[in-house]
Amino acid sequence: MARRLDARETSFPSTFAALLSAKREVSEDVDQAVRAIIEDVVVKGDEALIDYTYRFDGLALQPETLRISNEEIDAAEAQCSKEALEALALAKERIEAYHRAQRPQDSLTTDALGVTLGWRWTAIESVGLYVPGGRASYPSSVLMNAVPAKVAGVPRVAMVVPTPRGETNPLVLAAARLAGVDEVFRIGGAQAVAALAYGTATVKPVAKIVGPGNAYVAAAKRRVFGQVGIDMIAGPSEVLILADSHANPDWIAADLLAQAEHDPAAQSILITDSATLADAVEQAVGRQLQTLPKAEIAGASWRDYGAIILIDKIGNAIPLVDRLAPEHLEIEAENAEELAAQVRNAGAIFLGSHTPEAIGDYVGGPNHVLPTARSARFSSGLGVLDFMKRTSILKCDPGALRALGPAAIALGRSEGLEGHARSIAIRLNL
Ligand SMILES: NC(=O)c1ccc[n+]([C@@H]2O[C@H](COP(=O)([O-])OP(=O)(O)OC[C@H]3O[C@@H](n4cnc5c(N)ncnc54)[C@H](O)[C@@H]3O)[C@@H](O)[C@H]2O)c1
Ligand SMILES: N[C@H](CO)Cc1c[nH]c[nH+]1
Ligand SMILES: [Zn+2]
Repeated sequence: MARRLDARETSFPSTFAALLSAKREVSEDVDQAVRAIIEDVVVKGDEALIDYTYRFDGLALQPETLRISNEEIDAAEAQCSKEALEALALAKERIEAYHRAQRPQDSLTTDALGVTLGWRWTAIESVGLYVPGGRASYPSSVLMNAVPAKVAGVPRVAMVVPTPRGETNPLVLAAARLAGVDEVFRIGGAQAVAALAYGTATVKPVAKIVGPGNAYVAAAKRRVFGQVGIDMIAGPSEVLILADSHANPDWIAADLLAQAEHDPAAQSILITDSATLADAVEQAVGRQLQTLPKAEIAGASWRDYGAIILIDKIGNAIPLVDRLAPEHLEIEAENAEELAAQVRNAGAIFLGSHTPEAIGDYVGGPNHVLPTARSARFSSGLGVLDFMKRTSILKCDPGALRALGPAAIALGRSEGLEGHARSIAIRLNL
């Protein structure tokens, strides 16, 4: 059973603080293990990839079989049902349309002094996509990572996906093909992240690594940052549902469990001003768990990290939402839009009772790779800009240099950088 909190009780600040700091990602041990794995991949290359893939995924590989061949992808596609391929195509079309609208504009203008200035966007030259494959396989995450990369114009997209005991969901490979992924490798965990960052004989290094994964993947991404860029540390999934007495408790329970089934460390929270709804949701979760195939995972997540918070007025929930900064925020209340407009911190917002978060996971259009663990306070979900970089442009005509030079010379000298000052002064005969 999830914990119950009541915002009207005097103990609430401390129980809420405990909820905020609930430790869902581990740990020193994981970080130490990851450090050793990365070092091994740097030193031994493909040999380390083969060893770790055998140890963690139970799969014996050779250097030639690290990469999944085009023929294997053809065969995988042929195994997929027509219905699944059509659903994938619909998802791709909608994700692509949404992300196309995010493409940024270049800018170049000349100001009154004669300074031409602006910026230019270019795609990153090569990107590695981490697609999780341990507990579940995620064809949808292939699209969510690869489509914005291709919309941005990334020329080389390499994907890694662990294939426990050699089993790959054929739809993962079909999604890679549909989204235009250029290379696919059957490796996962920290070893795959290390290979993408440092390169091996078979896996050429990339400039940036994106995509969600478990604690090993997250720790590896933290460690290789600097050698390569990373998008974010997307950890175990989260949902926060804000609901008033009009909400349907069975639907709310289903949405809480939809996130809980991702991971025992996922977090599902309901905030409501209705004690009746709170009780009904709690009972509905219990009932639905009895028939959910992933009840073991979802039940552990709900028990250890789930919560129902009772407040006096739905409008008073906003400061709590902002402090929790959830990955997903569902608002199922009469004035959903009004409440949403007041929220500062959330990775994605789902409005109204007919927008279950799972629609956004698959076919809505927005990206489902979103900031977790309260990082929505300072970051956003994956998008086209994550696959691009901005270069600034500046050009002074002689008059502009005459107008701006003396101030720059003064600032250079005030910083003790005479060389800077002279590089300007020499052009102005000063
Ligand atoms: N935020 C998002 O958008 C999003 C999307 C999909 C999935 N997810 C999250 O991604 C995570 C996926 O995790 P997963 O485990 O299913 O798949 P994964 O691919 O992230 O991890 C599997 C790999 O972990 C490594 N590993 C496992 N045990 C290890 C050990 N003891 N030592 C060293 N390495 C070890 C292995 O290399 C294995 O291949 C879940 O937490 C899920 O919630 C998030
Ligand atoms: N809800 C996950 C992000 O937290 C994404 C996902 C993929 N497949 C199903 N769900
Ligand atoms: Zn999901």
